[in-house]
This record gives sequence, structure tokens and C-alpha cells, in this order.
Amino acid sequence: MSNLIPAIKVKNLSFYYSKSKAIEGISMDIYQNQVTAIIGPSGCGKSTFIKTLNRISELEGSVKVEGSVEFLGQNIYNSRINLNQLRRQIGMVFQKPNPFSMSIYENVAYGMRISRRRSPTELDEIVESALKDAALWDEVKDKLNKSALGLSGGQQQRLCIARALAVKPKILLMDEPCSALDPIATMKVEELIHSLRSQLTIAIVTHNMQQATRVSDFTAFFSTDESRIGQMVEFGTTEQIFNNPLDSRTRDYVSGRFG
Ligand SMILES: Nc1ncnc2c1ncn2[C@@H]1O[C@H](COP(=O)(O)OP(=O)(O)OP(=O)(O)O)[C@@H](O)[C@H]1O
Repeated sequence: MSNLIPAIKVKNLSFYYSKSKAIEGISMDIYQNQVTAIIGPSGCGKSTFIKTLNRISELEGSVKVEGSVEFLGQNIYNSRINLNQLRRQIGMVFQKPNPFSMSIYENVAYGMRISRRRSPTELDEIVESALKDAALWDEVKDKLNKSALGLSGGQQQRLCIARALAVKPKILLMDEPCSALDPIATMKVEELIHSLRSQLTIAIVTHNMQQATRVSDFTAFFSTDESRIGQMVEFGTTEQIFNNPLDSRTRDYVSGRFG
């Protein structure tokens, strides 16, 4: 525990969609090379929270953020932050696989083509390595030029993970990455999360409590207050949150009594 280094430090973060406050006063650290799960009942702000960590939440239109998110010693809400660079360093995988309508190869190469010029050999190497890291290489190596839309849902999700990994992010945010997948595809993504931990830091939103216990080292439990605003109730090791929660609301949720 004592060797843990925060990759992201969230301080007193609140987020509003127009004038409506979705989350309030969240403070927590996301530790390097650890998997942190965000769990809680529907509508408590899990997706909103995770999307504030690379400022994807701003794509929702008129939004407001209070508090800070420190990454590499800077508040990412500082006006001088380069958003493209931030989102390369903090990548994201969404609930529904969203491959682009192009070849498998081009999906993975996409982020590198727009960041800087690379030789074809260099691109080939990065694409192969990202597909291997995403545990998809063996299944697609003979059809790299085929459309990504012809892959199964589980393969498409691993392709989206490969696409995110290709630009070498420091952090990977995953918003319910298995909710559209069958149990076998889910197991593959969970194994992948395990193996990626040595390379990067992962924050994952999940509705599935077994999944949180299987894949994460730390867990944050979110809930809403009486005015329906999301807040963090408890943060701890996954072992502690599930076996020895300190707050009665966490206890009720992890034991399946509500949510
Ligand atoms: N684009 C949006 N515009 C306005 N309000 C939104 C928007 N997205 C989410 N909200 C609201 O913000 C609150 C938190 O939603 P959010 O999707 O972050 O919760 P969640 O915990 O991820 O829910 P779920 O588990 O159902 O996905 C909800 O009240 C929701 O209605």
C-alpha cells in the first residue's frame, strides 16, 4: 500500500449539466498501475465522473466544472491544457464498441496518423503491438484489411481497446466496457484488464459487482443524496469495500439490498 503513487488526484470535483448538478464534492486518488472500479446505483454520476477525467464530458454541451483534476502535476482544467494531448494520454473505451467504418488496421493506426507522420514499418509495428496487447492479434492478423464492422461485438470492443492503446496512454478509462458483451467476451476483456495493469492505470465504471471484485484493486462507491446529486460515499481497497464496508449505504449496496 505504501508504494502507491497517485496518477490522478481529484479534489472537490463537482459537475453540472447546464444548471443541474450531477456530482458534488468528489475527492479521490487514482493510483498508478492499479485498477480502480467506480460502482453505484444508476444515475449516481459514475459515467459523468469518469468522463471528467479526460474532459470528454465537455462534449455534452453547456457544462460546468468546479474543483480540480491533477494529472502529471497540472490541473487538467487549466486553460492552457492541450486537449488532444490530454485525451491521448488518458484514453477511453465506451459502453458500446464504436469501431470506425474502416479496416481493422486503420482503426488501430488512426490515432497515430493524426498525431504525427510515421513510416509504414513503424505503423505496422505499433498496430501489431497494440493488437497483441489487446489480445486480438491472433484472431485478426490474417484480415487486417477487412472492415472492423465485420468483427463480433467482443472483438470490436478489444479493437477499441487496441485503438486506445496504440497511442500509448498513461491511463485508460473504461465506461462499462462489457455491458454489451456475452460472458465469454466479457471474460476476455477482464483478462485483458488484468494484464494491462502492468503497463498503465485503469479506471472502470461497472454495474457488475462480481466484475469489480474480479478486476479491481480499489473501489469507489458512489450514490445520490436526497436531492439526487451524485457523491462518493466510500473509497478503499476492493477487498475492504466488499468485505468490510464502513458506511451502511455501501454495505446495503454491495450486499444487494438496494440499487
Ligand atoms: N448529457 C446529459 N445532459 C443532462 N443530464 C445528464 C446528461 N448525462 C447524464 N445526465 C444526468 O446526470 C446524472 C448522472 O448520470 P450518469 O450517466 O453519470 O450516471 P451513472 O451512474 O453513470 O448512471 P448509469 O449507471 O445508469 O449509467 C443523471 O441524473 C443523469 O440524468
